[in-house]
Parts: sequence; C-alpha cells; structure tokens
Amino acid sequence: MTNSTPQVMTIAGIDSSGGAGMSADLKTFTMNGVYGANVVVSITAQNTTGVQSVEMVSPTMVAAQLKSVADDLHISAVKTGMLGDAQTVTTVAKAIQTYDFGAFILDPVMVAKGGAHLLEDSAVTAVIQNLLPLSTLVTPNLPEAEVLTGTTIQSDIEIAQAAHQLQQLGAKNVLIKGGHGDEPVVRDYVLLADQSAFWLESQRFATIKTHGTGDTISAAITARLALGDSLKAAIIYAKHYVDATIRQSINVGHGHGPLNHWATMDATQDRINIVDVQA
Ligand SMILES: Nc1ncnc2c1ncn2[C@@H]1O[C@H](COP(=O)(O)OP(=O)(O)OP(=O)(O)O)[C@@H](O)[C@H]1O
Ligand SMILES: Cc1ncc(COP(=O)(O)O)c(N)n1
Repeated sequence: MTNSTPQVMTIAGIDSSGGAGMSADLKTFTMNGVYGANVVVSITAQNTTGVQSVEMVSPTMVAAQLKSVADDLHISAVKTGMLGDAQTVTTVAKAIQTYDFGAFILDPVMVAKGGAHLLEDSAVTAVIQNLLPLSTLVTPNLPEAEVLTGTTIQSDIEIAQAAHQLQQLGAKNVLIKGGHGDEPVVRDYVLLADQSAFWLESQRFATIKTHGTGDTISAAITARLALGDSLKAAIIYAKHYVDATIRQSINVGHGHGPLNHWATMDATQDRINIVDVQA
C-alpha cells in the first residue's frame, strides 16, 4: 500500500444544502489533495436558515459502511462529525478500535449554527467514555468544551484548564475553537500531547456566513495528517485554510451561508498569529 493515494474518511451527517457536515468535509478533502471516503450516520433536511428534519441511519448500516471501507481502502486519518445518538457513538467507537483508520480527529458536533441539536443529551456520556480516549485530537468549540468538561468557560485560564481536563479524559491533543463570540480577534487554543500550548489568533471577519467552519478546520487537519504533516503543522495549516474560506466569501442561501472551499491560500499567509504559551 506504500504508493497508494492518501485516503481519509469522514463519519458524519449529510446537510442537504451542502454547507456543513459531510459535504464540507469532502470539499475540504478534495481541495486539499486527499481522497475522501464517507460513512453516513444521518440525513438532515437543512439549509442556511436552519435544520428542518433529521433521520438517523441504523447502527447496523453504519457498521456495514465502516466494514466496507475498512475491507478495501487504506484510510490513514479519520474524522467524525455529527453522530446524533449514543448507539451511533458506540458503533463508531467499536469500529475505530477494530480497524486501523490511523489518526482520529474527534469533532464533537453538538449544536448547529441555527441552534438545532445534533447530538442527543444522553449521547454526551458515550462520547466522553467511548470516543475521547481514542482520539488523537478533539476539536470542540467553546460551548462543546463546556459540555464535555461540565464547566463554564469565561477566561483564558478556564480555556487552558478545560483543555487539560479533556486530556485527562483521554484526548491526546486538544484544539478549543473560538469562533463563538464577537470579540474582534478570534482565538483558538491548542494543547499538544507534549504539554506545549499556543493560541492561533486572527481578525474576526464580520460575517454570518460561517456554516461549516468547524467541519472545515477539522477536515483540513485530517487531510494534512494524511499528507504527512505533524499534528502542529496540520493544525496551523487548517487554521489558514478555514480563514481563507471565510474571508473569500460566496453568496449562497439566506442565512448562515456556506464557505468558499476553493479559496486560495495566498492572501491568508500573514493573517494568523501563533502565540506560544509559556509553561
Ligand atoms: N467570523 C470569523 N472570522 C474568522 N475566523 C472565524 C470566524 N468564525 C469562526 N472562525 C474560525 O473558524 C474555525 C471554527 O471555529 P468555530 O468556533 O466557528 O467552530 P464550530 O462552532 O465548531 O463551527 P461549526 O459548528 O459551524 O462547524 C476556528 O478556527 C475559528 O477561529
Ligand atoms: C450534518 C451536519 N453536521 C454538522 C453541522 C454543524 O455545522 P454548523 O454549526 O455550521 O451548522 C451541521 N449543521 N450539520
């Protein structure tokens, strides 16, 4: 398999409007030069104004898809997105333990931008117990980090504490995304396995067209890992990529519009500050 094309996989829900979930993942994979496999766990009737309806795929069918991919493809990095319920979470966890899918990026999707719940409350414990300990990297936004740690996060110190707590729960590396809020600078916090930590800072782009930002950054990390980047390099690259997709905006829909996945990276090179945290 040494000469095979880099192959990654997303395990997620489908957004009918193509902006978030699996569609964002696949566009990100393609634009970043890796082949993407896709295991569907749910179908959402969704557009840029909200989620109108959700139907889960049966755990048996999810398990069958995972086996089909594992039997044939050579997946070197996998990410999860919307998982919906506890049964799906445990099905996915079992597959990740059974098959070798390489690095595992856990994007613990809970609530859509429009407010719709994409993970049942009863499934949060399953994510903490079954998926966090398997994850190479967990990528919660601030509200998701609060739910996973059972804490309220209001300061830099509390963000750092939450990241440490997520490591204690089993995640090897942590990226806490700071897109939520309205401060002029967007700040994401990264805590790596070796205990080094840094902030990724960029100017907030004033827009509501941020449908799928979390999916896109985690998919870009997944792609770059499959291409051989170190985790730190993959995270920094992915931050540049998502920044470009937000800034070079496109006009689709009437609400939280989708990103421009074919954005060029040139103009984004100097936009991200990396601020190391002293131990
Ligand atoms: N308005 C913005 N301007 C610049 N960067 C942004 C903006 N909104 C989000 N980002 C960046 O996008 C990435 C995703 O962060 P965010 O907190 O939005 O994730 P998320 O809530 O999981 O996204 P989603 O649920 O939409 O998939 C982060 O790197 C964040 O800094
Ligand atoms: C199927 C699916 N997966 C993930 C999201 C999160 O994205 P966002 O928070 O931008 O709505 C979503 N809306 N739909």
